[in-house]
Amino acid sequence: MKPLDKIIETARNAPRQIVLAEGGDARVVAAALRARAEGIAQITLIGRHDIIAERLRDHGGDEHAFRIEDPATSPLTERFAERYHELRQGKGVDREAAEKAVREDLVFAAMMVREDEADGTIGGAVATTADTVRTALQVIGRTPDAGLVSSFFLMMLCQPHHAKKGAFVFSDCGLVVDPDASGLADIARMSARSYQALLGDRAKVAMLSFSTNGSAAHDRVSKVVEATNIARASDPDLLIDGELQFDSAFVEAVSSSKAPNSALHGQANVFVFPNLDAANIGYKIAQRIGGATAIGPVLQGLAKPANDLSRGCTADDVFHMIAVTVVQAASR
Ligand SMILES: CC(C)(COP(=O)(O)OP(=O)(O)OC[C@H]1O[C@@H](n2cnc3c(N)ncnc32)[C@H](O)[C@@H]1OP(=O)(O)O)[C@@H](O)C(=O)NCCC(=O)NCCS
Ligand SMILES: CC(=O)OP(=O)(O)O
Repeated sequence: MKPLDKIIETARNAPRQIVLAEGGDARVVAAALRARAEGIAQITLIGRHDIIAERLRDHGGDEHAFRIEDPATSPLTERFAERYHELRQGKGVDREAAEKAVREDLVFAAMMVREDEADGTIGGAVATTADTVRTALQVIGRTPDAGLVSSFFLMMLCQPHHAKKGAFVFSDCGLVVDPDASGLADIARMSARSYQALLGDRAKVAMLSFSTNGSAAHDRVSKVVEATNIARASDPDLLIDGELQFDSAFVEAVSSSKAPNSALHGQANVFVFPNLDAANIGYKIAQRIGGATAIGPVLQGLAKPANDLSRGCTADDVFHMIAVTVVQAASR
C-alpha cells in the first residue's frame, strides 16, 4: 500500500474530531465533504453559517452533516473568552481583548482543541503561516519534551518519473527561521519521531548543507556538524548523519563516492535543512517542478495537534492534512 493510502487507512480506522478554521473556503469545504464521505473524521467548520451553507450546497453537500460554529454567535464564545483571558493575562491580554481574540476563526478553532471540543485543528488555506502558527503556539502551546515547536512537510514521490518512490520528511519548511545548532538538533530529533509515528518505519536523518563530509569550510557548515553531534548525543539510537549535500543523502551512487562512510548510504528519508530559506524554497521546488505531493506544514512539538497549510493548497491537500491530523491525534 502507498504511504499516503496507509495514512488515510489509519485515519479511517480511528476517526477523530477535526476543526477546520476556514470553513468558508471552497477547498476546505470540498475536503470536509470528502473526509466525511471516506469516514476519516468528524468535521467542525468555523465561520459564518450562511457562507458555509452556501459553499456546501455549491459542492452538493448538506449543512446538517457538519457541526458549524460561528465565533460571533456560538454559545462557546463566552467560555472561550474566559479561558483565553486566564491563559494570556500574564502577557497583558485583558478581558476585552480576550473576547475580541476568540471571535477570530483561527483562535476559536484552536480554543476548541484546547478545551477538548475537538482533537485537532487545521488553518492556513487563507491565513498566513505566521498567523496560523502564532495562534497554535499561544493557545495550544509546546509539549514539555520538545525544546522547540517546528514543522515539516511529508513529501510523497509517487509519479512515474520518480526514480525513487516513497514518503520523505522535509523540515523545517514553515516555522523556525534561523535555528542555531541546538535548535536544528531539536528539529532533527522531532522530525525523526514524526516520521516514525506517521509512517511506521525507522527514520534515517540527513542534516543538509552545501558541503559533504568537510568538502567546504564555513560557519554555516560547522553549525550543521554541531547540530548533528548534539542530536546524536541526545539520542544515541538516532540514525543520523551530516553534514551532507542533498545528492549525498538521496542518491546511493553519489553517497558511495562523496560520503563512503555515511551510515545512511544515500537512503535518507528525513531531510533537515539548515534554515527556513533553504527548506521552504526546497520543498516548493520539489513540489512544483519535481511533482512531489507535499503535505504540510505539519507542526511538531505542540501539546495537541494543530496544523497549517500553504495558501496555494488544493482541496486534496486539505483532505490529506485532515488524515495526517487524525493520525497525530490518534497516536497520542
Ligand atoms: C511562527 C512565528 C510567527 C513565531 O513568531 P514570534 O514572533 O516568536 O511570535 P510570538 O512572539 O507571538 O510567539 C508566540 C509564542 O510562542 C513562542 N514561540 C515562538 N516560536 C517558538 C517555537 N519555535 N517553539 C516554541 N515556542 C515558540 C514565543 O516565545 C511566544 O511565547 P509567549 O506568547 O508565551 O511569549 C515566527 O517564527 C515566524 O514568522 N516564522 C515564519 C513563518 C513563515 O512565514 N513561514 C514561511 C511560510 S510557511
Ligand atoms: C508553507 C508555506 O510556504 O505557506 P504559504 O505558501 O501559505 O506561504
